Amino acid sequence: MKHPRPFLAFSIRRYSKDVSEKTLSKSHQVTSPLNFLLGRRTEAKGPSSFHLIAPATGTKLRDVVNSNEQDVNEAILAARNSYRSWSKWTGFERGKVLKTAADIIRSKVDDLAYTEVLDTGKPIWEARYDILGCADTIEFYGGVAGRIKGDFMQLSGGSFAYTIREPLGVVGGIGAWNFPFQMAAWKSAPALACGNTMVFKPSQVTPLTAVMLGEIYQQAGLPGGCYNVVQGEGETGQILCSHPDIDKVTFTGSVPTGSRIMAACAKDIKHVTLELGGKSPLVIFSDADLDNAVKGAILANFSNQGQVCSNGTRVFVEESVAGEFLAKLIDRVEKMKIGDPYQEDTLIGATISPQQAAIVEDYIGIAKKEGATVVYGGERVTLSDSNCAGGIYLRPCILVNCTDNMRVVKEEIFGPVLSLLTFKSEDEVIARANDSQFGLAGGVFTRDLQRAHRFVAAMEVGSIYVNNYNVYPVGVPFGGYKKSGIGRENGEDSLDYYSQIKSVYFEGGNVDCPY
Ligand SMILES: NC(=O)C1=CN([C@@H]2O[C@H](COP(=O)(O)OP(=O)(O)OC[C@H]3O[C@@H](n4cnc5c(N)ncnc54)[C@H](O)[C@@H]3O)[C@@H](O)[C@H]2O)C=CC1
Repeated sequence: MKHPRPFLAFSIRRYSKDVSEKTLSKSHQVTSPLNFLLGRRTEAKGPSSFHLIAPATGTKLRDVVNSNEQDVNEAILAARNSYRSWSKWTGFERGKVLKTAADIIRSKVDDLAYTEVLDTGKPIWEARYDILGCADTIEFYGGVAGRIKGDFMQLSGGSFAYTIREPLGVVGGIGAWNFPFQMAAWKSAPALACGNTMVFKPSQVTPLTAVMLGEIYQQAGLPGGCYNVVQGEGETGQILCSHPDIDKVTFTGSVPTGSRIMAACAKDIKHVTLELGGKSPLVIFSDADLDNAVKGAILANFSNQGQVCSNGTRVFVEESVAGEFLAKLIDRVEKMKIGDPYQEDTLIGATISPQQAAIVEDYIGIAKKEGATVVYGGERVTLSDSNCAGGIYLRPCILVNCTDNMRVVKEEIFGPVLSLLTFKSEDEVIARANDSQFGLAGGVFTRDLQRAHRFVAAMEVGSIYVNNYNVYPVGVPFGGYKKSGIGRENGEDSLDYYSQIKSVYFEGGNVDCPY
């Protein structure tokens, strides 16, 4: 992950005190209505609401109203009505809207990244990196839209068949809190490219940027009603995916919620894409470039405060180099600045919520009870900036003396906790790496080409990184094996999950009928 060029850094303190035009536009992102219906912001009817907290400071930003059944119905109706015309646009025309939206995102990267940090507490450069990646994704699907096509088959006797790739209808999207803008973009761009319309529900923890995406689409020429946002907690999500007029649900989040969503979709035989959790292995052989392997292990564990579904949190290191690897790892992690996420040199920002921090700390406690040793970090850090006093800042944690049956090694933690395990042979480590209910990602560091290929073939996962980790270039499909999910995002393959094939048979002669 490269640092993009430096931008103007904003501080949270400035957010509350500065009265510049730029800051006023940012306060608008928080105070304005957060649902998006028929191309404009609207307030949900509620009546219930929840607090929106800025993770960096622990301060309350506002109350957010839960969308009720009527709010969801209105959004789905708007999407259904818009679907009739949007699905008739040519792919090329739809693509032009998406490409324009990508350009607008780039022109607003500062505003979007600032708001994303407010919602998530992630470092500003990382938020900017995410947002620019989303511009690329939307542009990519803008290009793909014009190339969506069917197939042609010549049959005997002058008969022929062809296929038409058609949209599914109205898609319900439900997102998690770790990459809020990315979830809205990764789900809406292929859906819209195929001619579907969408109702998107962001995580209640991070509601701000999905609605900004709605405004950007609107500015880019997307007809009102094609992309709508309903805010709310799990119940709003449940209403959305149980609605009979939703044709497909695309979800990112935890396995238990994914399972509930799949059950809700089963009733009406809805299409479903699930991007769920993981407990991915990263394997480092003794012939690897250890400096690169250390960088890979950090990318695999500590970016976004460790809150990444594809993280390679089971780090298997060949026994003969484990000591050297660990020393290099600690040396590098020690230098990572934990701090105010609005400062450009901060590498570790705030944990998303006290609840998530408690989960992480509980797991560290369980690991110790089960015999693991904390060799580095794991504790809360008090920042010198009193403005961030209400946020929770966790020092990345490195555990050694881990064994495969420990809970910390088997279960997804979703925080900055790296478990170091050692191994002696290739066969042994492949079996252990695959011994998981999850199959989202995996990584290997080795200079041996043949071994790398053997490893790729043997791993039961959706994405494998060879000599790198957690890179998501636009166009490369992403999704899980096993309990990590169903379907693919971020590549051309995701079109299969947002469209359906109609087969057309044309008879070229007389009907051949034995009756
Ligand atoms: N795979 C991934 O990318 C992510 C995994 N997680 C995992 O999930 C755990 C819990 O995080 P949460 O945000 O609470 O995840 P979650 O799975 O509970 O929630 C994700 C989304 O689903 C919605 N939702 C909750 N219940 C629903 C229901 N019955 N029907 C429809 N929608 C529903 C939520 O409002 C949110 O928008 C984390 O500790 C982490 O382990 C969290 C975020 C992302």
